[in-house]
Parts: sequence; structure tokens; C-alpha cells
Amino acid sequence: MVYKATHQRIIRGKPIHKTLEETKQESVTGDLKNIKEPFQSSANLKNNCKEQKYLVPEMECFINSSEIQELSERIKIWVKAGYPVHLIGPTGCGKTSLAVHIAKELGRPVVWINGDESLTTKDLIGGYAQIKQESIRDNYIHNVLKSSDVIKPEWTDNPLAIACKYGYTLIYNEFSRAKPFANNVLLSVFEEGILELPSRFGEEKYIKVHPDFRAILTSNSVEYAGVHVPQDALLDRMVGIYMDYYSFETEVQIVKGHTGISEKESEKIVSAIRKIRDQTNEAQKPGIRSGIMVGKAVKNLNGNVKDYFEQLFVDVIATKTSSNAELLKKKKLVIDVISELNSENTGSNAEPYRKEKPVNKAVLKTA
Ligand SMILES: Nc1ncnc2c1ncn2[C@@H]1O[C@H](COP(=O)(O)OP(=O)(O)OP(=O)(O)O)[C@@H](O)[C@H]1O
Repeated sequence: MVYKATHQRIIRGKPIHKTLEETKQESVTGDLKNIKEPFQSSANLKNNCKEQKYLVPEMECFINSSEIQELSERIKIWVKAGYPVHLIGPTGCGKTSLAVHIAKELGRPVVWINGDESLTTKDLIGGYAQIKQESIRDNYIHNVLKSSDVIKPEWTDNPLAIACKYGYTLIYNEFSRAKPFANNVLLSVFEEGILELPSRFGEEKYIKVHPDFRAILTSNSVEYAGVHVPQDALLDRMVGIYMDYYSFETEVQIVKGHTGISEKESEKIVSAIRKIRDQTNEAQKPGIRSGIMVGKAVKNLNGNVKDYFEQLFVDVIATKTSSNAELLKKKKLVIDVISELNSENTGSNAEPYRKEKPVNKAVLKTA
């Protein structure tokens, strides 16, 4: 039997059940309507909001040599055009510093996440992680104080959601160290401009990506240990910029800038690092970070450098060594490199690199 209404129903208000399309549309526009930026710039840290922990602080020292300026201009073309940029290069060549520098120049707050094996999609976007406990008082019963605890799951945004919502710049460092599955969420962010949030009680939620959202990702090439091959679909949505170690002159300025040692001392260190690098396997090549470490140690030695020069390099590059036999090989490499530098160092003002082999003085030659 078919039910027939005896009178015309008047439908007031909105229907209770919405279509999926309506739900999507509503959560997208609703999220945009209610957005209040937690902070306007990276420097504005006084708000003390929970998102603050993802903000990238100001860099203490950034060397902006002409080769770095040229490279940043090239990268900025893509970033400004709205494409995610992927900086690929060897460890310690300066990818992260450059990403932070460019991101800061865009003038929007910069948030950051570091990829590693244990990183999940939840670490990128957030989740119902915190439990909020509230006490409710029953004031209707005279002289009786009744309280009950209500436990509410509270949503917390992580860096990707923060950047997508507020139009901030995201730096995703070493993104290929995270399992490819964890990064799948980036596909719809980069392609459709939609961030999909995990469903709760069956309800789907989407955030429309803010037009100012930008992303810079960094990674080592795949020959490094712990690096996953990212999915082609993700790589296809990004612009890839290959980086290599900077020139001798730029590296000298970086070591000098970070350590406060003299130009001459910095040249010696960088010359040695570059020679060691030339004779080391891909993943073990010392980056400029090793040069900065030696430079900081040299600064502390207050002029008494020659006794320790060789040992400082051995100690710094030994961390990437798996056996004692390999360490002995590296030690020999350092001794050879410093002897070679001493033999090049033949002018009247030259300082030897090692105490036991004083040589003629000369202006240091570049590597
Ligand atoms: N332009 C620069 N100005 C000042 N310091 C720099 C510059 N580029 C790199 N550095 C310094 O060199 C070191 C290595 O740089 P950075 O961490 O950016 O390299 P990376 O390629 O991201 O390394 P990794 O692959 O290990 O993450 C850091 O201590 C950084 O501060």
C-alpha cells in the first residue's frame, strides 16, 4: 500500500540529510569563513598559540652570494606561480637554508615539518589527539553540587593543515624520508587545492587550500640511506630543482659567517673539505656543515690550530664511517689532503696546515 498524504506538507528550514556534495561544499566554505589567522608573520610570536611551535625562527646567518641570489630568483619564479618546489641535492649543500630564506622572502609566516620513517599523515595534517576534560555543574538542585566530566576529542592542526588554512608557506624538509603512503595527502592539495581531513563519526571534512599557500620540499637523492623513492604522481605535481655544493668562494663566506674565524682560516678549511669531498663516495661526502664544525673548533683553539688541524677533520668525517678499517682509510685521506694543500701553499705569506711540515709561505690557492 502506498502512503498518501492527506494534506500538503509545508517544509520549513533545511532538509536534515544533505548530499555528499552539499556537505563538502559547506565544510569548505565554512572553514574559510571562520578562519582567524593565529599569526600574521613569523616575527609575531607573542600570540602564544599552539601552532607557534611549527613556526620557523629567523635565521642567524644567511650568506646571499650572487650564485645564491641567482638560484633563489629562479626558484621564486616557480613558487610565486603557485607550484610546489622540490629542492634535491647532497647532504649539507644548503637546501634547507635556501628553502627557509626563500620562504621568508615571500612575506607570509613559514611553518615546518621534517620527514622521517615514522612520520604519518596525521603528523602532517593533525588529528583528534588531545582530550579536553570539562566539568559541568548542576545548578538546578538546591544545595547540591553535582558535577560530571565530559570528555571531548579536540582537533589539533599540524603544519600542512595550518599552511593550507591560513595561506602560509610550508617547508617539508627531507620529505622523501617519510613513507610514500604518508605523503599521499599532498596529491589533492597540490592538484585540486583541497586538503582532505580524516573523517570523524562518518562525517567527511575538506579544507579549501588558501590561495597564498606555498610549499617548498627538500630531499636527498635516492642513493642516500633511508630515502624512499617518492611516487611519480607526486613528483609530477612539483617542480624539481637540482642543487650541488656551492662554489669555493660562497662556502668560505658561509664558514666565516657562522664561526667568526678569519677569511684565511676559512679558506684553509674549505679547501680541505672540498678535496676530501672529491675523493669520497656520494653519500659520505662532507657538506659545508662539516666545514662549519671544524671552523667552530678552530675558533675555540685561539690560534693553537696546527697541532689539531688534521684530527679535527678526521673527527668530523668519522661519523659516517662504519668500521675501524674505513676510519684508517679516511685518516690517510685527510693526511694526504693536508700534505697536498701544504705543497700548494708555497708563497712568502703562507701558513702551513700542519705543524710538523712547515713550508714556504704563500697566498692560499683555491681548491
Ligand atoms: N646560504 C647560507 N648562508 C649561511 N649558512 C648556510 C647557507 N647555506 C647553508 N648554510 C649552512 O650550512 C649548513 C648546511 O646547510 P643546510 O642544512 O641548509 O643543508 P642541507 O642541504 O639542507 O642539508 P641536509 O641534506 O643534511 O638537510 C647549515 O649549518 C647551514 O646553516
